[in-house]
Amino acid sequence: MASNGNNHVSTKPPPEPSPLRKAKFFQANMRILVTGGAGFIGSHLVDKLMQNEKNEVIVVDNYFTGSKDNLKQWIGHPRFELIRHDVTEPLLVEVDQIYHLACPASPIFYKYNPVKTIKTNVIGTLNMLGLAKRTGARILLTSTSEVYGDPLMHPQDETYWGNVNPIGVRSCYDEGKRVAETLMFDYHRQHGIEIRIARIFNTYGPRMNIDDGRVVSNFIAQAIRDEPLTVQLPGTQTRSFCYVSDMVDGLIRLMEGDNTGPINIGNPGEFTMLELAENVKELINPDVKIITVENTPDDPRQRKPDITKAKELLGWEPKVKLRDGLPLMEEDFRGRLGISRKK
Ligand SMILES: NC(=O)c1ccc[n+]([C@@H]2O[C@H](COP(=O)([O-])OP(=O)(O)OC[C@H]3O[C@@H](n4cnc5c(N)ncnc54)[C@H](O)[C@@H]3O)[C@@H](O)[C@H]2O)c1
Ligand SMILES: O=C(O)[C@H]1O[C@H](OP(=O)(O)OP(=O)(O)OC[C@H]2O[C@@H](n3ccc(=O)[nH]c3=O)[C@H](O)[C@@H]2O)[C@H](O)[C@@H](O)[C@@H]1O
Repeated sequence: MASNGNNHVSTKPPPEPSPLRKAKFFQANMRILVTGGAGFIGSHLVDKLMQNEKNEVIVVDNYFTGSKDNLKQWIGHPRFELIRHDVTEPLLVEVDQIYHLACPASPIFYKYNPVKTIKTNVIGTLNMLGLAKRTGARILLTSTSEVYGDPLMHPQDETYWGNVNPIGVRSCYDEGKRVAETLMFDYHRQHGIEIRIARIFNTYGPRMNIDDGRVVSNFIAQAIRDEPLTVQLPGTQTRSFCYVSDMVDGLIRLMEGDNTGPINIGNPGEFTMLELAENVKELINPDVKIITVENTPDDPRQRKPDITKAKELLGWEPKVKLRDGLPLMEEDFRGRLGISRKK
């Protein structure tokens, strides 16, 4: 049984898998559900899981921020199935593992319909835990560094309980994820469900929505389009950016390992937003202007993961440096925008 310190250990054995588990549409060892698998991180995770011939992958997604385009290479593959489904509704499938990612991640999208965001986090997670309970599947939740809020501890390790505004415009997301973590541990303690919780820090890479509003996608699209890079004030706020292939590697190690988490998965390299803009300018378009614009409420001032636990328990640490990852994303954005590099 996985453990995470005495408070968290379940006293119950995990439930027995359903007999229907054996009724496979393809002779695979592992049938894996990825919720939110048409999104940015989810689709890269699917690519990696599909590389293993012993895996069948089922994606459920409502396409709010994701797209079938991200999965086009797998549609029609005998080990792959794509279902249009909203996780706030119950789902009946037979699976061995659940990677539960479904949730809008960009602040502009999660704030667009905050009630739906909190329903996705709470009802969606309850539904996936109910599925885990019925099938005996192990479930991994992609939580977030936003559970630390505007942190008073720096860098943030997993013992920190956070500094979160419960009634702010970001609360649908950060409080939603906090409740999702609570539900995961309550199902673990009460029903013996095998859980894994990843606290993901800002992740970037190819396939992010071009007009997604997150800082790396904004700056790269702006640099390619010759538009000023919009640094939100004060510009000294920090973030730590993890390349998506490192993130996927960390998520799979967490799922396959013995630890419930929560475990921070992120790149500890810390940059101010002004430094990020300067890097993008230098690497992608030296002629572009950098301007400052108003910020939004409750923007965390600093964020940097302490990844000691991921190193020790998962043998994981990120490999791709920001200056190596940005050009890979530039190439993808140029292809999708149809704008080649100036000679
Ligand atoms: N990218 C990051 O920096 C980051 C950081 C911390 C945590 N996370 C978490 O990782 C997960 C994936 O993030 P992402 O960056 O790939 O975002 P994304 O928006 O690209 O992907 C989310 C996917 O979930 C789907 N979805 C949303 N609501 C749904 C619902 N009710 N039912 C079914 N599908 C639904 C979307 O259509 C999309 O395909 C999210 O849970 C997010 O909170 C991401
Ligand atoms: O790591 C995380 O846990 C969270 O990271 C991001 O949230 P956030 O860091 O606020 O993401 P961005 O919108 O990319 O903003 C990062 C910083 O860039 C700034 N910013 C954003 C956009 C822009 O054009 N310019 C700019 O300076 C923001 O003010 C903020 O300080 C994700 O979008 C969340 O889903 C995720 O959970």
